[in-house]
Amino acid sequence: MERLRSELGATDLEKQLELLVVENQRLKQELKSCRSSELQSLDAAAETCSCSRCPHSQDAESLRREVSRWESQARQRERRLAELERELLEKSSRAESLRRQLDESTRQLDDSRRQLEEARRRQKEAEQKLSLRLQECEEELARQAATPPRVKYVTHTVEVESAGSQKALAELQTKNAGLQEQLSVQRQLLRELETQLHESQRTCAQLRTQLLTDRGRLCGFLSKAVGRGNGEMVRRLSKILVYEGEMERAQGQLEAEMQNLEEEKNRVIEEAFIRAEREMKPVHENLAGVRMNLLSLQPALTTLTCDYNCLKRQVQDFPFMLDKAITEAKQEICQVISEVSSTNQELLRKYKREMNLRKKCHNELVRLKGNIRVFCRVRPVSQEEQDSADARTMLSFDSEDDAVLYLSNKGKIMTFELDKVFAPQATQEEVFQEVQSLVTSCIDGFNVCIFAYGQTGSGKTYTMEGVVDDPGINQRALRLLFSEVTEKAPDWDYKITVSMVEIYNETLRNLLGENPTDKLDIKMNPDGSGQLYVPGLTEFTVQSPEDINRVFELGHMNRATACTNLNEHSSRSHALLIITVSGTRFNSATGNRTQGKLNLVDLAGSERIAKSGAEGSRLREAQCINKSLSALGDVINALRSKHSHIPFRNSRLTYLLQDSLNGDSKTLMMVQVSPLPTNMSESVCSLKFAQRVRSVELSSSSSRRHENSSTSSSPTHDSVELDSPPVTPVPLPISRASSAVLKYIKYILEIEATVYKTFPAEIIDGPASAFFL
Ligand SMILES: Nc1ncnc2c1ncn2[C@@H]1O[C@H](COP(=O)(O)OP(=O)(O)OP(=O)(O)O)[C@@H](O)[C@H]1O
Repeated sequence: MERLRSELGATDLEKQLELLVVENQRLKQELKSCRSSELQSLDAAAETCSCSRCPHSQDAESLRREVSRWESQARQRERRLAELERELLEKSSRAESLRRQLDESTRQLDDSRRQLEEARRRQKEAEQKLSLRLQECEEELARQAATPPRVKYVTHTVEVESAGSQKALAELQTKNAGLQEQLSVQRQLLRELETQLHESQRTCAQLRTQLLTDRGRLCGFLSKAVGRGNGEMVRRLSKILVYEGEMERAQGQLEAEMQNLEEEKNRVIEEAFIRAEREMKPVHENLAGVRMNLLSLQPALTTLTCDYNCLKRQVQDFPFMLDKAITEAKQEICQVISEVSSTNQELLRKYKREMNLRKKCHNELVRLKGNIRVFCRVRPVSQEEQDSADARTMLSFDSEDDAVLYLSNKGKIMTFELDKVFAPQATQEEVFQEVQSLVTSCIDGFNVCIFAYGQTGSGKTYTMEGVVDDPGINQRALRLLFSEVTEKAPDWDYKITVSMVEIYNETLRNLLGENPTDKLDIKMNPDGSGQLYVPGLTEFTVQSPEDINRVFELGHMNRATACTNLNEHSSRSHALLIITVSGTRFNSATGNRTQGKLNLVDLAGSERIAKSGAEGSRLREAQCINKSLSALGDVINALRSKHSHIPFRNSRLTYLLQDSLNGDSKTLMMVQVSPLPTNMSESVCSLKFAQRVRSVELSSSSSRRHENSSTSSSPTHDSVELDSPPVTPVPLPISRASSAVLKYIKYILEIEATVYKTFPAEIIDGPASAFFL
């Protein structure tokens, strides 16, 4: 096309034609002037030659006619030439328009090629998408069985995408049809132009023939003019002939050029057609492929549509099914909830009954074990004591029975049997584990006393108060009470109050009061309840472990300010921590209330007066201590022996603790023992005291007393200030382990018998049986 355009742009012929036209104009002018001068000369000759028979006049006449004919012919030719020029212009403009059309067609062809490429690309993409989609659909179909609801979306996607490709295909087909139509219009136009060209060529040939004829004639005239010696005429005629020849040649060249252009145009169009057809072929093939794909997708689409419809129906039905299922489930849940709730109610009722039963059993167990229990704790040998020569320990333990302690004294092995013996390595936690059931029973409304008894330096304060890093029973008990009442908080409102008192030389001091040196008195409560109370005794309500620490700090500070040497003072006075736990049950129609008291007592050192050799104030101190410890022993003895009169009033200590020692109160005596040989006689005294306290109970409990009497030998009584003789421990026989086992079995059977006697069989065989087991 570029080449054609450049060739068409080469307008040499047109330029030549223009030159010829100008030359022609000039010649015409010349001819005109020549003719007028010729005619004038002829006219003049005619005028000069008056003879009518003059041959010249005839010649002139014929020549004139000839000239006029020639003139008319020249005019005709001029017209013809003008026509030819017009035709030429028309044809060139047609050629121009053809060229434009050709350009337009080429552009359209390019456009259509681009569109075809675009369509092919889109087709390819659509194909890829469709093949991917198909693959996905197949995978989805495979998964469909497991997850049927998803097919809906796959089907939907396939439907949407195939509709899109079909739409694109239809659009392309429409465009293609438009292009085909344009092509056929172009072809029609081309055919018309060809017809016109043929027509022009035919006219040209006719004109050429006529021109040849005219030329022949002109040649005749020329020869005649030559013959007549009309040189000017000859010159002019021959010029005309030359011009005509040139015009003819130019015409021929123009025609040849046009022929070439025509051929070139045909060739280009042909090529464009061939190219378009070649390019259209793969498009058609692609289209066919897409159609095939679409056709192959059709069954899958049908299946998917079918599945989709099926799923759609299921989805439509699903809300109703769901509603129905939810309603049914709700009904079932309501039913189950009501069943569970009634079961819960029943369980709660049973639980409460079991709890009461447990409480009763626990109390019974404690009662059977004895409301007064005696433990022994042997303190370890300190670092300084280890370095001294007297570091031998005279105490030994039974690895199979933790209730027995052996003491080697003056070559004799003494055996002491208590409720529990803690070896020196026993930790504060282990000790507390054994006493915590007593502590918690005060939440249930029981009064509890825990005494630390023993000579000075045997570890009483360590057991009761402990050290900062390893607290003793006092702090652990309060922490346990906090955690227990917190657990019961949803049902119970508990209040824990704390008082600290000291009994020194039978004088009661308020350790939490503003003035700790003030003496307190113990009085009968004026409300007529028969309860004792201490007017002016400070009670702190504690709500957290931090409160406990503050109370202890205040107590220690007040105790320290009231004496010159705290260590000495503390070993010669009794320190009492009195914890009261009052509880009220929420929403209780019966208005359940409990009040329990936990008395934690660090007793004064139990050294004998004779040994300490005290005099003056020390003697008085020792006497007071002995008096109160004796009174305590007496009270315990009277309680265990179930005497009608209990001598509480014999000391401030027993009088103050009257409520907590009486009735179904629980008492624990922690007898502290030093392991050193130098302290051995005091240790023996303390252990004898412990043994005697325990033996009092045994004397009231047939089984224990019986067993002990069978295993004990005759005692050598030492100075224990109790009103009944202490039982001296004796070495046990060799079969001690089996005896202990037998004793234990007997003990269990005894408990069992009591439980069966106390409670109906259905309770014991029911859920509570696990507890008994
Ligand atoms: N189980 C033990 N473990 C470690 N050290 C102990 C133990 N028992 C007592 N001690 C130590 O022995 C020493 C004397 O103990 P503690 O002061 O408790 O005796 P005490 O019987 O209270 O004397 P006092 O009658 O003079 O108050 C203390 O240093 C104490 O830390």
